[in-house]
Amino acid sequence: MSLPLPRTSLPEENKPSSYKHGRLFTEEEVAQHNKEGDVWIIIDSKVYDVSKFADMHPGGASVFYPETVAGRDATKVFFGLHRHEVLLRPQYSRLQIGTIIGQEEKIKPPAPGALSQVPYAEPTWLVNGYFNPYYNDSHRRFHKAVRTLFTEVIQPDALAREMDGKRMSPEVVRALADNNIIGMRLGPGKHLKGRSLMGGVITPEEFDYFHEFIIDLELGRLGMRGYSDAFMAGVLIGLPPVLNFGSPELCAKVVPDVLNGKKFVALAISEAFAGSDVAGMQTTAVRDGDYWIISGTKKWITNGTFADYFTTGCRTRDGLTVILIPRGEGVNTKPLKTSYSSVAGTAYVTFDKVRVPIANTLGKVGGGLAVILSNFNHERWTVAATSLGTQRFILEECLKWANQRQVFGKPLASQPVIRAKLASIISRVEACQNWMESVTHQMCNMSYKEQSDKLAGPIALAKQFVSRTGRETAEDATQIFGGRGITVTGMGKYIENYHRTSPYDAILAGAEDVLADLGVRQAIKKMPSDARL
Ligand code: HEM
Repeated sequence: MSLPLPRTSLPEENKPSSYKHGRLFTEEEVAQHNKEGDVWIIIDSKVYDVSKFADMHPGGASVFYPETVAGRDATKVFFGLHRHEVLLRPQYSRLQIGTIIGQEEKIKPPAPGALSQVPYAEPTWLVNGYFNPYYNDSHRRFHKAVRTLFTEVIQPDALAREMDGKRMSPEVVRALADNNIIGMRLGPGKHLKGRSLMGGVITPEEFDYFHEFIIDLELGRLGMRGYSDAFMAGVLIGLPPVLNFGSPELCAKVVPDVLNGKKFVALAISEAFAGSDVAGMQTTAVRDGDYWIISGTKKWITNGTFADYFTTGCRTRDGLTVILIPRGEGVNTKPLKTSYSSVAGTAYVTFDKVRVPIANTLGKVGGGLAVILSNFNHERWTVAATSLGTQRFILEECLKWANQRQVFGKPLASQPVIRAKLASIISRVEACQNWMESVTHQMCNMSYKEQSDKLAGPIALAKQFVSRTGRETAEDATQIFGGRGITVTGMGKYIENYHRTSPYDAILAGAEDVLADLGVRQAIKKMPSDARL
């Protein structure tokens, strides 16, 4: 018989952890509850009464009754089959009735903002005892604040929305606006002036591309690809043309509402008629007094289903022109079913004789190509950084799984073929990290104009390299996880998501092959005329 705990007047949070779930048991006491209708198990020092739950258990009731499980310590078998988060869900944590006398839980969820202790799960600059020339104390403060917000507020929403495909929750939009993450996604610049960044842990003057890099990496680390595009990707690519090429009046009307999370923007360039070939687009804008009359269609428009403004590439009499089209009469959007979550709001957009003031023209009439191209480097660098964040997270998943999963009586990591795959993943992640940090350092030290001249090639090449390694890592990770890597829920859910969605990084912001070619063409263009072998 187990003895009830004496009543104590200590407040709940001050009680020793072993008291928190009611009762203390010996292993012998637990062992007596070992049959159908009366079955207890121990997981990591905690005692669970699964007598009634057994029939509702998604893995079936029978798994609880073998004599190696019923009334026994089932920690090892449990963690071979479930993610830790299962035990933390309220409906399951309720099954805990007590703890084993003299034992302490060993497997704890990371505290908000905490760094992972798994080797290679964090870039070197965040690991004790390692050195890195690029980051200073402002990056560390910033990282801590971003990681905390992401784990506490954003991750739960990312997991839920990736699954149900609904829009990002208003509370998250609020948090992004309050911390000025929406503005920081556009990079350093005057749009951040006077704004409080992450509750003031750094000043707008301190903010550089490495801070932005941190946001992208943490976003990628969520491992939810659809959600990372829901995460203001439309603003990231659709607002800079307004900021850089819109009139002061237009900026005053549009920018504050967008940065404050009240309005959303999408970049509307690609069409069913024209993808990478931006010059081939067929949406037309015809002048009628002080208005453009715009007709045409756009496809694959990220955040398009909920955008209030469309930064749109149009064919005009004088060539390509970019025009900001507010949602209104004649503008229609419908969701496109893509292979990632509809949380990203990917849309097919139709413009049917939409009247837009000439004042909404961004840049010069006929100067649209320059407007579109001006933002490509930043966009590509962002896609690569986010992909890198996910790749490192996938690496962490693989290391944990290979370490905890038992096969033929040994951890999976004892198989040389698995270790060889892990070696490839680690090498790719570290190579990408180092290249991306080097490019980011260049960006910090160059004007926007210099970046356009000197970094278009390197960024195109880095982006296509990172997206390629991502797909190789997705393949390796799927092999490591086996069937779980192709199952949407459970142990391998992040692997499945990444395996399904890593091609997005290879397509968005410039298709891989096109970018590889661009990088080399840029290099050939800069070859000295006297270069000879
Ligand atoms: C408090 C204890 C337990 C809870 C709350 C629990 C809960 C769950 C849940 C929610 C799933 C669905 C898959 C997922 O979301 O990961 C699941 C699957 C499963 N569970 Fe449990 N479980 C418990 C203990 C155990 C134990 C001790 C065993 C084995 C002896 C077991 C065997 C399985 C199996 C085989 C599956 C299917 C796994 C798969 O589809 O890959 N469970 N369990």
